[in-house]
This record gives sequence, structure tokens and C-alpha cells, in this order.
Amino acid sequence: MREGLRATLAVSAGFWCALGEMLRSCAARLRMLGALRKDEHWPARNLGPALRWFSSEKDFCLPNPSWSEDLRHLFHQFMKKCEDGSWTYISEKEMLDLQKKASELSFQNVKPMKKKQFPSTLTRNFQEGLGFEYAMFYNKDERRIVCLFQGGPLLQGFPGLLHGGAIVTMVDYSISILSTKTIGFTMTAYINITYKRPIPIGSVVVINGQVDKIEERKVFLSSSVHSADEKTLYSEATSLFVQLNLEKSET
Ligand SMILES: CCCCC/C=C\C/C=C\C/C=C\C/C=C\CCCC(=O)SCCNC(=O)CCNC(=O)[C@H](O)C(C)(C)COP(=O)(O)OP(=O)(O)OC[C@H]1O[C@@H](n2cnc3c(N)ncnc32)[C@H](O)[C@@H]1OP(=O)(O)O
Repeated sequence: MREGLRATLAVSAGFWCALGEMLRSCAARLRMLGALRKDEHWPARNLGPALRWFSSEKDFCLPNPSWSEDLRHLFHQFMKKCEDGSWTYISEKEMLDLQKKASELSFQNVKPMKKKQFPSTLTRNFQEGLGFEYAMFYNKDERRIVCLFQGGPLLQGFPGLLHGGAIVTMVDYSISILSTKTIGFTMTAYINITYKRPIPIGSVVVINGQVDKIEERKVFLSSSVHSADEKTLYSEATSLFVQLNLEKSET
């Protein structure tokens, strides 16, 4: 009799747990649907003040107090390389102008953004020093890009180490600028990254990207991520970017 009662209680506890879990999950879905229904195409609007709008007033690619000595040193080294014109510094304004142009494109049934303002890109949604600190340099003749990158504590994955998603984000972003500067607006078709060594939070790495081959609308690129002293190879990636077929998509 007592055994039977215990079994009944166990089953009913399990039932209430499962029901609770189901209700929590339904509530979360309803919250998400509610947020989306207000503006299907622009759910982020509902985030209100949490959303940071892009500002062209400040060049976030210039040194700030959160930059380590290594990052400053490399930055000044590359600025020196710019003096003979072989390398050029890519300012925040130039990136913003590219983004502005991209926001006006119409492709694959995505309508151009009506807003004059638009949110800042993923890599700029963090306060100084907490997320992505970087500066980029472009070599037109060699079809290369270099990104000096210091990843902050909000990009942590495994304790003390940069999240792989943050690493590939920075690689992807750098080479998307390279491929766009090489043949016009492109999108990542694939990026295949191999993580060889973990990157400590706050350390400075150098991302090297280069165009390997162009076949009509396809740009094949390779990239590597090294330590500032070039002794450690952290990651390597190969990728394909495809030039946007704007004529086809405007139909
Ligand atoms: C809004 C645009 C932003 C552009 C960025 C610009 C500049 C950067 C500057 C400033 C920064 C501003 C913002 C950018 C910030 C970050 C950017 C990061 C980059 C990304 O984070 S971006 C998001 C992730 N990305 C996607 O969300 C793409 C989804 N995808 C598609 O939208 C299509 O898939 C597309 C467009 C790729 C192609 O579509 P499509 O219709 O135009 O062309 P189609 O399919 O015909 O392919 C043509 C030829 O590529 C071959 N091909 C295609 N895909 C392949 C694959 N995976 N493997 C092997 N081959 C492939 C075909 O086999 C054919 O080859 P073939 O001609 O030899 O037959």
C-alpha cells in the first residue's frame, strides 16, 4: 500500500515538473512572439534604450585607454607602413560608409533600411575594452588586410579564453571588408576555421587576410590569426565570399 502511494507521489511530482517546464517554455515563446509581432522586420526596435546606434563622430579604431602596450605598438608600426602608401589605415568612417551603402542595397527580398540611423555593427556594441578592440590596415596591391585585435572579457568562452565565435567574427568581419574592397559588396558563403591554440582574453592577435583567387563573383580568401610576436599560430581559416547579385535580387 505504502509502495503504491510512493509511486503515485513520484509520478505526480514528475508530472508537475514536466508541466512547469512546458509552461515556462510556452511563456518564453509567447514573449518572443509578442516582441516580434510588434514589428516583424525590426524586432530590435523594442529593445529601446538597450540598442546602441551607430555614431560617426568617434573613430573607435584609434587607440583608447583600454589598449594594451602591444596593441599600441603594433598600431604605430602599421601607421608607419602607411607612410609610403603601400598600406592604408581603414578608419571607422570608411567602415561606416560601407555599412551605409550596404544598408541601402536591396537583395534577396531584403528591403533597404528606411531608417537614416541604423544600429552599430556587432563588433561595436561593447564599451571600450570589454569587447572587440581593433584597427585594420589594407594593402590594395597585395590584396591583403591586417586586423590588430584585442578581445575583452565579454568575449569569454572557456574561462580566461576568447570564445571561438568571437574569433571567427573578427576574422569574418576583416575579410568581408577585404573582399568588398576588392570586388564590391559580398557576403560570406562559407568560412572554415581551425582553432589551433586558445587565445587568452586581453591578449593582442594579428589577423592576416588575403585574397587567393577570384572566379567571377566568387572570392576565395585565406586568413590566419597569430600572436603579436608572431610565435604562436592561433587559428587558420579558408573562406568563400560571393559578390551580391544585385540585379537578380532586385526583381
Ligand atoms: C549587407 C551586406 C553587407 C556586406 C558587407 C560589406 C562590407 C563590409 C563593410 C562594412 C561592414 C559592414 C557590415 C558587414 C559586417 C559584417 C559582415 C560579415 C559578413 C557576414 O557575416 S555575411 C552573413 C552570413 N552570410 C549569409 O547570410 C549568406 C547567406 N547566403 C546567401 O545569401 C547566398 O547563398 C549568397 C549571397 C552567398 C550566394 O547566393 P547567390 O544567389 O547570389 O549566388 P549563387 O547561389 O548563384 O552562388 C554563386 C556561386 O557561388 C557558389 N556558392 C555559393 N555558396 C556556396 C557555398 N556555400 N559553397 C561553395 N560554393 C558556393 C555557387 O555554387 C555559385 O558558383 P558558380 O557560379 O560557379 O556556379
